[in-house]
Amino acid sequence: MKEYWIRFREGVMAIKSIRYFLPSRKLVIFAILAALFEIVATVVTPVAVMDIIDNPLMEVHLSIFKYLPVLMILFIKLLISSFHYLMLSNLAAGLLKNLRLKIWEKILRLPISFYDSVSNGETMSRLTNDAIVIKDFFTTETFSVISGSIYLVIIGAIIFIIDWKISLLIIFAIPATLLLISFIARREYDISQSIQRETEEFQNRINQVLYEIRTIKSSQAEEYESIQGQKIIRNLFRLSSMENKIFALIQPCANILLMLLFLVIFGYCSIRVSQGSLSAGQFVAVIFYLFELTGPVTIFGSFSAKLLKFIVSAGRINQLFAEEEEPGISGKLSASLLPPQDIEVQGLNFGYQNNRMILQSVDFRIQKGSVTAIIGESGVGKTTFFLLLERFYLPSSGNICYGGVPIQDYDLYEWRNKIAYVSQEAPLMQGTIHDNLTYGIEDYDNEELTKALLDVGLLEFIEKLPKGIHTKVGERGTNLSGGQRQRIVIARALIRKPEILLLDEATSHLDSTSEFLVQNSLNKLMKGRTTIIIAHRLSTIENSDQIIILKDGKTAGIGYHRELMENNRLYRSLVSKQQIYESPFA
Ligand SMILES: Nc1ncnc2c1ncn2[C@@H]1O[C@H](COP(=O)(O)OP(=O)(O)OP(=O)(O)O)[C@@H](O)[C@H]1O
Repeated sequence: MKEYWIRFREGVMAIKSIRYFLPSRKLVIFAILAALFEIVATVVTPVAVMDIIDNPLMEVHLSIFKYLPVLMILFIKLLISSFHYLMLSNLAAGLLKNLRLKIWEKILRLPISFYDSVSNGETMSRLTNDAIVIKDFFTTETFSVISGSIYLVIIGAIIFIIDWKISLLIIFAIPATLLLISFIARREYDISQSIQRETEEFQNRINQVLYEIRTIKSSQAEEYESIQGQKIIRNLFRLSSMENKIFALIQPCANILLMLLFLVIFGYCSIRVSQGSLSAGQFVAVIFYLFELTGPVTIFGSFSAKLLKFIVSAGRINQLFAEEEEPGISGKLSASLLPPQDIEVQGLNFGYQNNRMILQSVDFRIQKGSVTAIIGESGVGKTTFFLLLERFYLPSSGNICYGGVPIQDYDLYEWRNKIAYVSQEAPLMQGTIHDNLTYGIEDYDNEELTKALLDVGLLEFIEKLPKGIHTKVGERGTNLSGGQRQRIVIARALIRKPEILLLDEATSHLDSTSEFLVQNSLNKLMKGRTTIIIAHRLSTIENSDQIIILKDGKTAGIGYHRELMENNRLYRSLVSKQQIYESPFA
């Protein structure tokens, strides 16, 4: 009982929150009016037919006029039905659009930590499956159930007036039919939930395979991925076959039950007709009405399962909407007007999970306009520090300060606008070179683009391309070489003019010519900016104003190259272990 109460409350909450997504009140009112008119037209038709049968045409001089009202009603019903369909479809499409717009906005504003715990497939499913379930429930299901209830009451009343004993028969037969259908529909609900879970899993797999297709091929993992995919596809097939069987069962079951009911009622009606207590017209009208009742009865039967499905989907979407957005944890201080400041890390502690600290009591200062190299063994937390600086995560305790103020006190977007992150992967977005150069940048002119491309040594190459700067880069930049991709990312950073540069130094995947070109571009980008580098090249480290060594999440040395070579054993060992390597262009 308690579970039903919780479900009921969840349902009410879901319905309340979904009303904000209705496209327009006018559309809702039109759809309701159209549904009401359709009900009236449907209810009136058998009465008109009854009149024709009970008053045969031969008694009327102008027989065609006898048919006119029925023809008119049928015609009007046709018009109203198509108007109702149009209104309902527009309502559904508008609701789906509004829901998806809101979910889309939310997805873009959620913090990175959300994506650490929720799979892409699940998030995609909110936009696709859940949004559709809600749209269907609010339009098709709700409208059908409401109009079905009105049909039941009116038709029940009319049959009662025609012959109350027949209406008694119907009152007993309908609940039995409903019970059977709702039992089958509940089973269908369980299966559809499993299908949704499997589909999410499948979407995750597809995402991963498409994203990592090169890794899959170079690891010769096609066979493995093929088997994994086959398992999910077969399971989906098994579940949808079960679902199809149930769907195939619901309709005939309902029909058989209704036919049995009809047979009983027909039999009873024919006795009443032969006794003369029911006219032929009334008999036909009862049959018409009974047929009209089949639709609502089937819908009522499956309604509880559809309601449950809706509550689950709406609950999931509500949960997504309740997630805290990034600006929600943002301060209000303006960072954009501040001149360059020092960055100070004070007693910084951070762990992705509370029970496992990655950075512990880290302290150091980075002077504005200087170059700082961060070094340390793999997994020590170098990239994590960058992520904290970008405010993708908040420190567990301690602070990163800028101009003496914790960075989280600044407006998030203004803060991020100060930073450019150039990583090893150099991710490009789908679109043209131009799209990538100006991605997220509103304020630029063509001269700046040309200058940036010249600075990174790509201008000549791009000008020779048939479509020039409007050449498509392919998905994730696959039409370009690794070095070219990196230089496009550097050119973008040049156009953005960030104050703080975060560089994750390329290690191995570039040939020496590309490495030279990338290094040259980086040198131009670094000029006059506060630069923090996760460094691997000895030349970078030697030329840095400061080197910070991380070990076991703590600072294990700060100083210049020569200084550290003389008095820091860990630094010497890092250099000798070739985790730091000599660049051919040092
Ligand atoms: N999103 C995450 N959730 C949980 N743990 C994470 C997450 N990202 C990184 N880690 C863990 O945090 C630790 C530090 O990772 P980080 O990427 O900062 O190391 P790194 O020093 O940059 O390593 P590398 O030089 O190999 O890139 C690692 O043990 C890693 O497993």
